[in-house]
Amino acid sequence: MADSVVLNLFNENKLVNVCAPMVRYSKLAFRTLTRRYNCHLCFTPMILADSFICSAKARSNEFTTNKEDRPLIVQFAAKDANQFAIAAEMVASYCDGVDLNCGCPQSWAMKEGYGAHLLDKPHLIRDLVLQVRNRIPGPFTVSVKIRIVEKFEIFRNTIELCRMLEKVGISFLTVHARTPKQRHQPINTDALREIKSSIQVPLIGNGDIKTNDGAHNLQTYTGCDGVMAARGILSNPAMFAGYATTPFTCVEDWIAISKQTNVSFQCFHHHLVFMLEKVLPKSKRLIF
Ligand SMILES: Cc1cc2nc3c(=O)[nH]c(=O)nc-3n(C[C@H](O)[C@H](O)[C@H](O)COP(=O)(O)O)c2cc1C
Repeated sequence: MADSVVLNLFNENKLVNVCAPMVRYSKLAFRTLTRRYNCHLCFTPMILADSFICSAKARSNEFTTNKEDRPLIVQFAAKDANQFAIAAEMVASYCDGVDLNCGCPQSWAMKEGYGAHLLDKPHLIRDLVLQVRNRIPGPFTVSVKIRIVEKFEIFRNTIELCRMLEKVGISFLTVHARTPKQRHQPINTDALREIKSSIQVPLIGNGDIKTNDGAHNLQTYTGCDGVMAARGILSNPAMFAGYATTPFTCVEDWIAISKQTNVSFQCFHHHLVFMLEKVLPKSKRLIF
């Protein structure tokens, strides 16, 4: 069996830099930009597995890629094992793995049984992972992104879940170190540390990483194998290359990539607003 490009990243890099799944934002053009600035692995935005398999329109709206867009993980929201596996089979030749979203705390997702709602149904997460693993062999990866389980015994419950996921064959695990109810509280680095020492598969830590130094500090404390950034990389897509704020070359790159990949004006502008957040003075930002 060929080696997994994704798992090789963890062998080849002391710390794997990851662009988070971000609805509306972690699309092809933005992934292309972050890869130029030392981002090793990119996730697509979360895609609803059921609409993806039923609708050609959903597929063309939600998933665009090209040959250079690798290594790539496609993230799905799913609650039915067969649908998750079919969606995974449909994207398998265009990416390196699929990820199951078990962390989205938004009310629509919780109501519909997606995202963090699954944290209360570990047996269902198990079935979802197993179905993909049984139908698509390695080196294709199957991974899960969770938040910390919200129970009285936070550590015991989260660690039991992580161990179960490892047993059923996940390739790596991402943990956003907050519970589903937490929004702006500091991340729970002790939980990350405890998880890391309890599992063998690579662990990607997530939450509040805004700089390369922040990423390395998190690794030093927790021992995590990768770091995932969402808001930090939106406001500075060059953060993993060591820049404290968005450098001018990165803005130029964004303009050129947007032209080449037919980005909508709204998406083009949104990203510029994020990137220039800390670069432009407030008066200019308001005009912009
Ligand atoms: C605009 C935006 C969109 C997001 N979309 C997703 C998503 O599609 N899937 C997911 O698992 N998490 C999503 N998240 C959560 C992030 O991946 C990440 O877990 C969270 O923002 C914490 O990381 P940060 O502190 O680096 O922002 C999103 C976050 C933001 C800000």
